[in-house]
Order: sequence, then structure tokens, then C-alpha cells
Amino acid sequence: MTNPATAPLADPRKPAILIVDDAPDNLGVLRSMMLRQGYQTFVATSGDRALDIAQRVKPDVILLDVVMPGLDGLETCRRLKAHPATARIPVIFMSARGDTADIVAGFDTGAADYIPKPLRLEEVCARVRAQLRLRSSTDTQSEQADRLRTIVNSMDQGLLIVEACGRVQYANPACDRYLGYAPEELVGLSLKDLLDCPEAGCCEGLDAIGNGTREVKIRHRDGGLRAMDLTMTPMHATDGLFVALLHDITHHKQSEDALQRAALLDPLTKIANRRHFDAFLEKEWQRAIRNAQPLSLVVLDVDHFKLYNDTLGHAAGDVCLQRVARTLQDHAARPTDLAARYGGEEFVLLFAETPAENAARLAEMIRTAVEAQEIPNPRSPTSTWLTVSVGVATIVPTQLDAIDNLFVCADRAMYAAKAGGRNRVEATIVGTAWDVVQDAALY
Ligand SMILES: Nc1nc2c(ncn2[C@@H]2O[C@H](COP(=O)(O)OP(=O)(O)OP(=O)(O)O)[C@@H](O)[C@H]2O)c(=O)[nH]1
Repeated sequence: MTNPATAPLADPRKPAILIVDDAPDNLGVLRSMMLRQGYQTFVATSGDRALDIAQRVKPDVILLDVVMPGLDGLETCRRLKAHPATARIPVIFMSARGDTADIVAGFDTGAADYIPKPLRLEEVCARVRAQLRLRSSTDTQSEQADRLRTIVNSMDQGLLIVEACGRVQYANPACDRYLGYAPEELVGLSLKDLLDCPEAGCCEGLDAIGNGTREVKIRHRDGGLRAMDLTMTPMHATDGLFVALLHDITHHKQSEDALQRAALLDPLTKIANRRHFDAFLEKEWQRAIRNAQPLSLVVLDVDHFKLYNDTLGHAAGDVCLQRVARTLQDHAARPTDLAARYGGEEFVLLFAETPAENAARLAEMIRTAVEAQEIPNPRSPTSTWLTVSVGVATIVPTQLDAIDNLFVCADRAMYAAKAGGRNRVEATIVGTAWDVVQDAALY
């Protein structure tokens, strides 16, 4: 008989069998049989002792006699099942009571098997082996489930299990950070409601979202939109369910947007650069053709800027260009106006849907606004303050016209302003190619 206080711990390499029977003869026979099978054995002659040993050594299988004085087998089994440390150990009853009611009562206590007495030892061994196999596969499954749970819980990505209709069945803890909802709050919500879809009806079902990865905007609980990569994968084992993986790319998108914005800006003056202006002009040019609206181009050049640099230094010249740029920007008030630094000390400004007289008036306002800042240009022969010469060209373009022609005319007007004494505005209306065609037809 094993004393629970001194019972050795079970050897993890060998299956451990606890045999409980009040008849020492039975114990002896069963024990030798189990030892022959290569198992580690523990024995107890009463229910109480069996409980002590089971808690201490946590055997892999318990062979339990039903009829015993004191705590009988049924009650012992109930107590084993009630204790978390021993609840999962399979119990095999051994009993001479073979009535259906006895067998049912045995299984109702939570037993895994019921062997009739007299015991056929080969059969006992086979049933113990079967329980050990079952136990090992259950252990493997629960170990795998534990491992999976740890991975999913510690994942940096948000993981959701969703039904085809979009209803969330499960969410991992990372979803809290991604969406602002605790996992249990997400259960029952619809993924479709969290997605911000520009196209109506685009998220009617997850089939519409489709498998694979796509960039989506998801509404966080704080009301803000987060850019995310959403990867949908059908769970093959369970029809109609999808695994949805969320990867927050908001920061990535923000820096991408910042880069894109930076690519359109002049680094010194922070207004649009030449590339941006050319693309903008192309779009406005086409719109002006469609709507037969006037388009005005302003070209502005700082007067005697070389003298300014030579006298006050290049750094002061840079600050001066920034102030001129700001003045231009302040006059590009409408969304269809765009001020840009076109190169060196030359600036341009586009006024869409603006006739010649309005554009000339705006150009004059810019000229006076620069002069009014009283930026000293000590060696300028034109003025003691920094001044600009401005050319304005206006056209109502047609398909026959070229943007270059508008630029040439605005440049010529600006040079005319320089030639006319600087610090002035010269404006011109560009005759369109259509006028030339009509004139030719007349003569
Ligand atoms: N500080 C500074 N100077 C620049 C920059 N880009 C061009 N410049 C200077 O602008 C000056 C332009 O000189 P010019 O083309 O001779 O014309 P200007 O002296 O303004 O004379 P007018 O145009 O005839 O009135 C040159 O000295 C350039 O070095 C810049 O980014 N910063």
C-alpha cells in the first residue's frame, strides 16, 4: 500500500496508474499486471487514500473498485471529478454489480469506463490502454488550443472571426487598440458597420469584401478613421466563417501622404512647386476649355534681386523670397487659384474662371502688397524697397490652343513690365487659335 505522504511523484516518462480496491489480493494481481505493461503504479485500499494520492501524483488513469467500506467508489469518483486537480483524470470502475442501473450510476458520476468483475486481466489492460490513448490525444488537443490562444492573445495584429453576414463572433485583445472596443464588446457587432466604405452597398456581405488583402478605412470608437490592411480568409473547417486580420497602416499612410505633399511643395517657400503647378494648370486648362471660361496666368519676378543678394547676402534673399511667396499665397484665395514658385526668384499664380480685368486688379494688389512690406533693397535703382514686376495673360482656351502660348504671353507681359520701369503690372489678352482660323476665313 502507498503512503500518500511519502508517495513518489509520478515519473512523467511512464503512464501512472492508481489502483483502488479494498481487497489486497485484487490489488496485488492488478498491480503486477500493470507493472508488466511498463506502467508506474500507485495503490490505495480506501476512497480517502485514493483521493489523497490522486491529488498528489495526478495519475493518468484510476482503476476504482465500486464497493468499498467507508467512502465507496461512486462517492470517491464524484469527489475526484469535483476537484479541479483531479477532474480530468479518467476513472475506470471495476465492480461485480453488473446491472444496467449500476453501470448507468457509475457513468453518471463521471467515470470513463466500467469493467465487470470477475476481471479479465487482458481486457483491463486493453481498456487502460484505450483511456491512455484518449487522454494523450485530449492533452495534445488542449495543449494546441492553449498554444493557439497564447499566440492569438499576444498578436500585434487584430484578429476577428466573423460570419459571412459580417457579425463578429470573436475578437482578440489587439482589436481593442485597433478599434477602441474590448473584445467582448465587439462580439455581435457588424464588421460592415465599422468599415467606412465610399461606395454605397460595397459591404453588403463579406463576399463583397472578398478574400485576400485590401486597404480599408475603419471607424475607431473615438470617431476617427484608421487606415488598415484587412485580410479575409475563409475558415475551411467551419463553413461560413472568415478570419479577418487587421493591420493598422495609419502611420504608414500618414508618412506616405506627407511625402506626397512634400513632393508637391517648394522646400524654401512651402508653396506649390513647378511640378504641382504644371499638373494643376493642365487640369484647369481642360476645365476652362469645357466650360469656355477665362483662365488668367500671372508671372511675377522680383526686381533687382541679384543686387539684393549681393548687398544683403543669400540668406536674407531666401527670407525675402519666403515673404514674397506668402504674399502670393494670401492672394490665391479660391480653391481654383494656385500660387507656385516656378524657379529662382520667379513666381506664378493661376486664376481660373477669372477675366483679364479681375486678374490685372489682383496682380496690382499683389504688387502693392509686396511694396507695402517695405523690405529694404538698398541698391535698387527702382525703389528703396523690394519690388516686383508682374505680367498677366488671359485666355478663353479652345482645343486648338497650347498652354505654352499662355506662358509665352504672360512672360512677355512681365518683361514688358521690366522694360517699362519695373514695379508694375502689364496685362494682355491672348488671342485664341480659333480667332486666327476665323480671321483667315474672313480674308
Ligand atoms: N537668395 C536666393 N537667391 C536666388 C534664389 N534663386 C535665384 N536667386 C537669385 O536671384 C537672382 C536673379 O537675378 P537676375 O536674373 O539677374 O535678375 P534680377 O537681379 O532680379 O534683375 P531683374 O529681374 O532684371 O530685375 C540671382 O542672383 C540668383 O542667384 C534663391 O533660392 N535664393
